[in-house]
Amino acid sequence: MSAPGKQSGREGGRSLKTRVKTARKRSLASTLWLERQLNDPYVARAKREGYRSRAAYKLIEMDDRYRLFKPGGRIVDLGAAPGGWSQVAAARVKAKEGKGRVVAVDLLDMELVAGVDFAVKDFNDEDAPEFIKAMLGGEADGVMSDMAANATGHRATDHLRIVALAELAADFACDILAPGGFFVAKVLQGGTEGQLLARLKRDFASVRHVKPAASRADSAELYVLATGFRGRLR
Ligand SMILES: C[S@@+](CC[C@H](N)C(=O)[O-])C[C@H]1O[C@@H](n2cnc3c(N)ncnc32)[C@H](O)[C@@H]1O
Repeated sequence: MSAPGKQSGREGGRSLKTRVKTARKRSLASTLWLERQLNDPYVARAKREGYRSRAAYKLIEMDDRYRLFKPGGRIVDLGAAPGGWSQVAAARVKAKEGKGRVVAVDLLDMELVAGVDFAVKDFNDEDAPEFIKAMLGGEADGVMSDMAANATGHRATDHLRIVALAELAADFACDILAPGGFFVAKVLQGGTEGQLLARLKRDFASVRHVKPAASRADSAELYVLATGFRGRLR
């Protein structure tokens, strides 16, 4: 036991040396993150063009290539904060007559995006699918999931968590999409998506993986894009 007033050097079972090492690692990680943000052309472009996130350019690229959004379309955005994808979807479905609809949910609150109905909701909640269905009030033409749980740094765990969210989103998509609709979800490179892919191949006419230019080359992130939903009654 240490003398009164003197630091024991141990807290929560970790030595002072370990704590200092962890704090240094964290501070280095945040310095590197900041440096990367400052040097990132997509961050600068998002700021210039009024997008909430650099992620907006991933969706813009996918839509420019695969024509996902139709004027008047009804879109669900899962894991929407801070709102870049919602901005893109709203602008594109409402482009002609202003008739489209975008509903968005996230664990975190976000500033409202013009033309988007947003609610704070954990998609893992049992009532989330019914809650979102009630928000939209009918079938959707597209379900997008950019959901990502906070990274643990443990590759296998992060992978399982992200695929679990994508699987949940795919179940929801197959329940709410109108025939011909699309589904896009973030996944990570490196396996264990087998079941998800098999399921999507059964329910959609076309399934592909997409790595948009705005998705960082050193990140394992990529998107699974399924188009041409075959419908529920088969
Ligand atoms: C990469 S960000 C999305 C960025 C967004 N697409 C954009 O363009 O601004 C991932 C989001 O997923 C959300 N998320 C993670 N797990 C979730 C869950 N279970 N339910 C709802 N949102 C979730 C996080 O809170 C986070 O805001």
